[in-house]
Amino acid sequence: MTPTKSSAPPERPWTTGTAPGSVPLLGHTLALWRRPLQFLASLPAHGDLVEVRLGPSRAYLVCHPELVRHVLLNPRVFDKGGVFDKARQLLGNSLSVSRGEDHRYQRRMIQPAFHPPKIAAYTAAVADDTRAAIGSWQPGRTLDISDTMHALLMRVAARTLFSTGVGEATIDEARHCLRVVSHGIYKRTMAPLGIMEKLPTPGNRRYDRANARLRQIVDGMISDRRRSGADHGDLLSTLLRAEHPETGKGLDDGEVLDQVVTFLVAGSETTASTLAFVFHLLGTHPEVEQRVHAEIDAVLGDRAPAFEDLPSLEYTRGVITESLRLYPPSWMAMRVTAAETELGGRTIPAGTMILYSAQALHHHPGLFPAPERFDPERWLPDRAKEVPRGALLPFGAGSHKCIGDVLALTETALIVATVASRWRLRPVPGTALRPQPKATLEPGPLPMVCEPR
Ligand code: HEM
Repeated sequence: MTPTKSSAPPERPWTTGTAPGSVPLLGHTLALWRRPLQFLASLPAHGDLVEVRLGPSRAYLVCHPELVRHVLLNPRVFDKGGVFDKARQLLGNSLSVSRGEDHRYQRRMIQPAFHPPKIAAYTAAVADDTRAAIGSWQPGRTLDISDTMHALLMRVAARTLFSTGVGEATIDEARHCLRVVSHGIYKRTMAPLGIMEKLPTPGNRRYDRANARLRQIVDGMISDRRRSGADHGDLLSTLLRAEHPETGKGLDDGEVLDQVVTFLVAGSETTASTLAFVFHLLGTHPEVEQRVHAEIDAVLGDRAPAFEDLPSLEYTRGVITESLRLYPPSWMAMRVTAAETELGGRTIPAGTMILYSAQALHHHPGLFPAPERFDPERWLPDRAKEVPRGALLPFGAGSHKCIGDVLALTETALIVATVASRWRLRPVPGTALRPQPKATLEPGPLPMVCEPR
């Protein structure tokens, strides 16, 4: 069979290698399971394309930014199979797991909810919710910034994307259910055999209950909106009004529900974790924190931040980018080859798992000098020019690139500016950051003490 010609495979003398430490039968499965972040970050030292054994199967981690771009820009060859096939059974055929024509249609239909004027319109609610959240903080009080940001982001998603009138208690309940569901989806998609999740264990029953309750809450939001017939111009209205360009058919309630749950899973934990990492980094780097405060004070004075202020907060945005580099919430993703193809000078058979990892790229000393150093100045215009194309990849690339990237960056900058203009957050002494790679990279509990500025 001739290898499938995908668009312009980059040509140069690529280096390929095999990850060390394969053990009989399991290959590298244990290393990837037990210490995924360290394992992934160690692999670029072995080549631009590194073979990894997952039990009896061969997979490849793409370690060079140009090869990663090639994979992500050729979705017909490097398709969403493998874990995405399993996720489709849990999330329905929604945007993040659909493929081919179906994906193109969904993306066209949903994109308008993320156009810049929409994002600008969402920001008033983000600022309001943030002010309301920090309004109850007390000097000297300790709060878990991870948990606080998760609660805030769930409220923000409910108000902006779904303009829902459901009460605080229901939003909080939905947040708890979402955590259980998101962890459950991750475990179920990663489990090699698919047997454990079917047993009536307490964990599986908890997942089933949380999933049913989350869907019941979202179902209620959809019925309310259908009944009222109001167009809020948000994501929910976009979904309810969508029509297939050829068949004219809209989405039924089950399909809308799958999309809403997908957006909650994909959008709220990632952004909340980013914020928690940023506040931790600011709290542990007083010199950076001072520059952020100085910039925010100079741009805002006594005003509350608004969408229009964000372009002026250049250093603060550098802090956020640097946090996304060090702790990319989407730490690993995969594709499966739909046909035999060439990659990095190798012939790869159809059905091979191809991994790409922001964690591996972002910690590669050949791409980022002193990669473990928190250095927001990397992102000031002069130095940012030196970063190789495609080396920073927190939101992916190509047709599956994060649809919420601008929204996430806007929300993050606005929330950082709103909090930092009033409060300084000090890490409780002895707290160590231990990022936990799950469905997204999570910071774990981060107790911090509130000090008024
Ligand atoms: C800091 C926050 C975020 C990060 C780091 C992030 C990261 C990513 C990445 C890396 C992908 C591509 C995955 C792949 O290549 O397989 C992705 C896709 C996606 N993201 Fe995000 N995301 C964030 C926030 C959001 C938000 C706020 C939303 C929506 C409200 C969202 C919705 C989605 C969806 C629906 C997809 C699938 C897109 C498609 O396949 O067409 N994300 N995200």
